[in-house]
Amino acid sequence: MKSVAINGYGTIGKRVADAVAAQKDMKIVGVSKTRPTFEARAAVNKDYPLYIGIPEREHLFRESGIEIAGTVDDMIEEADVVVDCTPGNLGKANLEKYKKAGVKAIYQGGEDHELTGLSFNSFANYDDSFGANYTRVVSCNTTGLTRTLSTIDPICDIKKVRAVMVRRGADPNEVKKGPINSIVPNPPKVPSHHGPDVKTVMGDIDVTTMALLVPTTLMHQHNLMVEINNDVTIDEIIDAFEKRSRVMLVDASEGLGSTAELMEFAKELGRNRNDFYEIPVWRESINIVDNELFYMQAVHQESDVVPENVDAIRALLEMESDNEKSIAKTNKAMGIL
Ligand SMILES: NC(=O)C1=CN([C@@H]2O[C@H](COP(=O)(O)OP(=O)(O)OC[C@H]3O[C@@H](n4cnc5c(N)ncnc54)[C@H](O)[C@@H]3O)[C@@H](O)[C@H]2O)C=CC1
Ligand SMILES: O=C(OP(=O)(O)O)[C@H](O)COP(=O)(O)O
Repeated sequence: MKSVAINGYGTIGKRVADAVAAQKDMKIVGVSKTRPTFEARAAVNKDYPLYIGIPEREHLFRESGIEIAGTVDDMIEEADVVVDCTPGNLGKANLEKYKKAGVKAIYQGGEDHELTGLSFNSFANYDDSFGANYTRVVSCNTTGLTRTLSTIDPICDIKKVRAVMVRRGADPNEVKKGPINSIVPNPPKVPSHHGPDVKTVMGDIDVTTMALLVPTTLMHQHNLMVEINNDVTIDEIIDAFEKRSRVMLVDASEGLGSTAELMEFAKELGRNRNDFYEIPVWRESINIVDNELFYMQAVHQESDVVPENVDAIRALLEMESDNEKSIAKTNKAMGIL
């Protein structure tokens, strides 16, 4: 049984904690918060030992009556691996801590690839992180692109990929973020970070991305154009998506023609927090015109990277050498078909 600590119990951290707790071969030894929020209280109610990220704030937790087990420095002493889910760009300072404590660590997509020199996707490059000390699960959008591109890659001789990504403006709880009434090229230059990021896990694939922010919080949405050198049929693409776990074909004709309806459908799946771990691909959108494959997909940004984090733990700690076996264990424990 391996010991896992979660540094940063926010949108991603609280989900990774629950996913880890659901596995048979790993357990949570601590989660960290910087403020005594409802999430801190929820962690204690779940019996996750709670540690504080900013020791000077200990009195705030005491005044709120929220029991703490110690500081983040104490927490990482207890762990075989830390999953760092702090906001982007804290990674460098945290890495010094992890190195000093001799503990392995997994970062999220808000950090640059250069921090670890290694990025992770369960399907595309699990082996690269096997036994490594530090890796980084690529961002939610990059995970979405990699999930579907790595599915079609074995049957398509891909010449180049172009993708336009419509990014949600903020997460549902981010009251201070926008846009509220605008469409924002984000970034207003090409490529966005997503294309280069796919290359960190899929090697020399030719992929270029553009991205914009829109006033919605539910999901991101992607539009992919994949030039291919060989003859592949639409049925073969559909068959590949149907066989791949963590990708789900959905039908607009069944009332799933928008991100709003997809998130309503997620409630029917009966998962923790109504999360949608799979990448839904609209079946009707799949088309091939003049050796160019087109498809549209969506990404539930709060949850798609969660199963990847669990697999990354098994890779770093050499708990399972076969990525498919880790994926199957993670999926089973999380209720992913
Ligand atoms: N929210 C999303 O849609 C996704 C986020 N990511 C990435 O995951 C990482 C975390 O993002 P979120 O969970 O959205 O952030 P968040 O803001 O929801 O949560 C971050 C957590 O870290 C804690 N924290 C802040 N400073 C800290 C410190 N010095 N020490 C310890 N804890 C500290 C905060 O209290 C909070 O609980 C980022 O790298 C982000 O880019 C990746 C995929 C999707
Ligand atoms: O990993 C994410 O997006 P990204 O793949 O566009 O970087 C998350 O949705 C967080 O993005 P944010 O930096 O807009 O909060």
